[in-house]
Amino acid sequence: MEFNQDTFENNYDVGDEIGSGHFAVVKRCTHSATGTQYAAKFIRKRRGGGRKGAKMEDIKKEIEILKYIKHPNVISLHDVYDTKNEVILVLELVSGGELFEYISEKDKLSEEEACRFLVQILEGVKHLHDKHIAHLDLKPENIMLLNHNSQNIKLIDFGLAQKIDPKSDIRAMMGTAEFVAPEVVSYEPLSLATDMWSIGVITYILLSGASPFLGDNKQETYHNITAIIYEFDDEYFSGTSELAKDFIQKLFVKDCRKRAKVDDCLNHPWIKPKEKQHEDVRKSAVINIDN
Ligand SMILES: Cc1ccnnc1
Repeated sequence: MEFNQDTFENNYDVGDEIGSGHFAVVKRCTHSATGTQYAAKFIRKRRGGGRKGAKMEDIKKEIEILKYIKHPNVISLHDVYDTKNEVILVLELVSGGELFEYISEKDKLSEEEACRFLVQILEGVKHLHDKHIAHLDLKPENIMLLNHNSQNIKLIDFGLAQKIDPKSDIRAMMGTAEFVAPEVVSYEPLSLATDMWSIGVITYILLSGASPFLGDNKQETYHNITAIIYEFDDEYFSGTSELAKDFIQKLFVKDCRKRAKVDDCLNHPWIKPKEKQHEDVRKSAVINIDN
């Protein structure tokens, strides 16, 4: 059986760097035969017993997860090339920049605009969670705008994503300090609920531009998280609705089993459009009359 000796360079022209992830750099690239643009993620392989580079098993896990998901708010995988020192993922190109930059430029968003972004983040996360996949690194840097003027977003960087198998127990100290849930800090089992805590942090930042648990150093940040020390400072939240604060409070819950799940968030009155709530009431009313 002949192996596909086709090389990445034979099929793509490489452009400028547009991002970086775990042991990886992402560059814009153009498929020579079609002119279609993609994002090429060059992941360095770990050689020998070294620490630099990603383990092959982790690269394969990221690829398996990317192949398994297909949703308008999640990045899609187009092709994979395996070379001596690196694995190249050819990914759908999103070129509108990070949500993080968008917030920085605007300082903070209106509740309507924050909701428009959050519904898409929640729809993308629901797609993952319905397949028992946890992203485990949700933060504004890993949420990209499809293009500059659109409000469309895509979740990227599945380098830390894991299939959550109820039997197996995943514990890992990973992710970015200010976004991680208490169970990550305390090295307790991670789950889909771990993503929901991060969504709480992202929501807080979208509405205020401030980070809820960030301390002067990592230890202080970790203490704020495990002790759930945060506040809706009037400096940032004086104009914020009680519904928005209630949405966040339902996510900053230490006990994973009591923390709001993605469907709870999508049905929360702050997120679910008012007309839609009436629609659901009408539908259920019709069903009751018929039964
Ligand atoms: C950074 C990045 C990753 C995936 N697709 N487009 C851009």
